[in-house]
Amino acid sequence: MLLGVIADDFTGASDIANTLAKGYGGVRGFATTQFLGVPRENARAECEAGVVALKTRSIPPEEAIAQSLEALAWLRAQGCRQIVFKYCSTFDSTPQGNIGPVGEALAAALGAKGVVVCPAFPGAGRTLYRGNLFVGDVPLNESSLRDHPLNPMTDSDIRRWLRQQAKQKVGSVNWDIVRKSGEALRAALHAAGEQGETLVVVDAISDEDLLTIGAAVKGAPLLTGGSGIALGLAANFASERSLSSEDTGFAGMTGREAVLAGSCSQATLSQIDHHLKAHPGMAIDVEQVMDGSLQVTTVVDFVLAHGGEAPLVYSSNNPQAVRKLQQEYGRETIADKLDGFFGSVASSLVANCVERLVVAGGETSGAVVSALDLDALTIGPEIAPGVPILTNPYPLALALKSGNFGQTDFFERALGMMAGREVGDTAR
Ligand SMILES: Nc1ncnc2c1ncn2[C@@H]1O[C@H](COP(=O)(O)OP(=O)(O)O)[C@@H](O)[C@H]1O
Ligand SMILES: O=C(O)[C@@H](O)C(=O)COP(=O)(O)O
Repeated sequence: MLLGVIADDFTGASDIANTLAKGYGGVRGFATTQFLGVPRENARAECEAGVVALKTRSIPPEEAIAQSLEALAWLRAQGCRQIVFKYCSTFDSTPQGNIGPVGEALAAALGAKGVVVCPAFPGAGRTLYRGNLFVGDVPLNESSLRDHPLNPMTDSDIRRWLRQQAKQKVGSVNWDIVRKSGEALRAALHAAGEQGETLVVVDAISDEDLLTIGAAVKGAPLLTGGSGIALGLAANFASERSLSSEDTGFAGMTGREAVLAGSCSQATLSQIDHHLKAHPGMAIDVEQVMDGSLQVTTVVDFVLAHGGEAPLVYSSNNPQAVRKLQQEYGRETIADKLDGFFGSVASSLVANCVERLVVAGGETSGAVVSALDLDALTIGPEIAPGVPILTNPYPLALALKSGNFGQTDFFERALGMMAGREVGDTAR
């Protein structure tokens, strides 16, 4: 293994695994495997890039650090020479963490300084200019992320947000330098490190900028960012790679299907509205999950009764409804309970021969995949930017959709592609 990635959630892990496997601009992608949690010590997979998916985005910083260091130790033991810490392209975190604390802990373990921090993913509309993160045409704090159920993003200035989380000095490199060259950026990162800046926010507004960052970090022990940060890395290892990433041999699975959505993000809400126009759906009554009156079997029976019709089960709701429930029960209590519920539903569905499972939401996906107790996933065809088909020899095909990713018809499209059907262009 040449490159190791530590991802702070499961959808984010499949997002960067997709970028690594895909390659860019004629450069062949890495043979990539996504591991679910830190693999057992003796586990080995033949791959060039290994992505360890953790569920550390919304847990206490000390726990996130401990798990990330464990992943780091495993990846280094596999021979990885460069480590990427992957977090959300919308920098999902709170003033306490976990991007700063984990980034600094990894940097300390690797003796790294002047480490790139760049959530930009221009292909999905996330750009970073003068330290400010934009989502499409608006600053982060004016986007729907300001209402995120777990980590409302109320400041678009990533430097300021990260300084609240970090113990050491946070630097920044503006686009004026990035646009010059990889050499100029490399020198700026070196200078930042010399000044005692561990984490350095680097602007990027286009894929070209991400390639420049890729060139600048050649040989660096650590970099951090969204999946865009991986765009320029394949070229750095080109001469050392011999495995093929191209043909994953995915032929499609035609067994039972289901869609589970716990994401309350704007894109997911539109996808749900769209899907319900032509497919059966069951809205989860959160109050009933909280008081234990909704049984997992009720949900499973609903899905099985609608086999072949792309049934959707969702707890997703608008920000006002979510706020009201959170005030009543507490943000974490409700998330834990719902995530656990979705996990149990997923286990039971797979036990009942569901072979194609689409999950919307990072935390929700983490809960589902953990409940399924899988070790590793192979990266298959891309359904939408940042969302590949993932397969496991169960047989099981999964699509773990980040809350804000995917076309309006994503659920139907994903199930179709997972069945091996052609569904046309995968652009957003
Ligand atoms: N109706 C609801 N009320 C409150 N919280 C909810 C509701 N539905 C889902 N949640 C919780 O909101 C969180 C959504 O996060 P996540 O699954 O990561 O989605 P996203 O990818 O959109 O961020 C989860 O922890 C989920 O359990
Ligand atoms: O970088 C991204 O935007 C995604 O890969 C991601 O991490 C999204 O997280 P969720 O919206 O919580 O799924």
